[in-house]
Amino acid sequence: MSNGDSTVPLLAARDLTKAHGRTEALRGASVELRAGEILAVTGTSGSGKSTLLHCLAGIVRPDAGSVTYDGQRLDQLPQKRLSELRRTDFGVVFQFGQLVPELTVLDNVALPLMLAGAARKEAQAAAGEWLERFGVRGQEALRPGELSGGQAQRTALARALVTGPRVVFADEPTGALDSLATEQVMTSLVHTAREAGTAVLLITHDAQVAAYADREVRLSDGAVLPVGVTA
Ligand SMILES: Nc1ncnc2c1ncn2[C@@H]1O[C@H](COP(=O)(O)OP(=O)(O)OP(=O)(O)O)[C@@H](O)[C@H]1O
Repeated sequence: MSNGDSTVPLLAARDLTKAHGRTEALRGASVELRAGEILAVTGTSGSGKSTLLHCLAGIVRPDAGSVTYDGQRLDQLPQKRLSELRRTDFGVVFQFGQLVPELTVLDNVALPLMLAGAARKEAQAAAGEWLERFGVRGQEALRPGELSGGQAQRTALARALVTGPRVVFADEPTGALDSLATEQVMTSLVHTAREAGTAVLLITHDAQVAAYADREVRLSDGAVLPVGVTA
């Protein structure tokens, strides 16, 4: 099923609740992401941002509420279909890129394509193009440990986008970077996502980063605050 109507959300969470033990991380959170939209989710530490991202990306199942992606209930999909859909439609980037330390930069980016069945040469060629788009040139043969923080995050973004996902989930992708590297990473991400028509759900506590988004929603105590309320 495809979702060409930009007024219908591509991804929607309704009334999500999720507890970690006795901590209620989400208490009725609702949020919508439209195709191609860049949405920032902000909020203080512990407000439930990462838990919301994990529920939306199908990494964890909510205790109650629904997650609808492209017309289907993500929270009710059997695990195998969910894993497959995550591989084809979603890309994820975390605060510390989480690249595979033993692989070269090129192979880190080629890996998702090879896991999807592409031949190594083909995957590496595509990976090289994505690294170039993200301005990581001449570093292909290095290991992640030899990169700067900004280069590592741009490599992680290339890896998240190489399969052509419809949604990229980025959890504090610049959280470990200084302000110049943050600007470079965000500029690359926004430019590339716009070009590819990829929607981005961006978690951040940094106003400099949120300013790159089309829209911002703010979480407080596990729920999204109404527009205009800043608690
Ligand atoms: N795996 C877990 N086990 C126990 N408690 C957890 C777990 N994950 C999150 N929590 C708790 O749930 C609440 C929400 O956490 P979450 O990480 O979603 O918030 P956050 O807004 O992303 O915070 P931060 O900005 O500090 O990363 C917090 O009180 C946190 O301590």
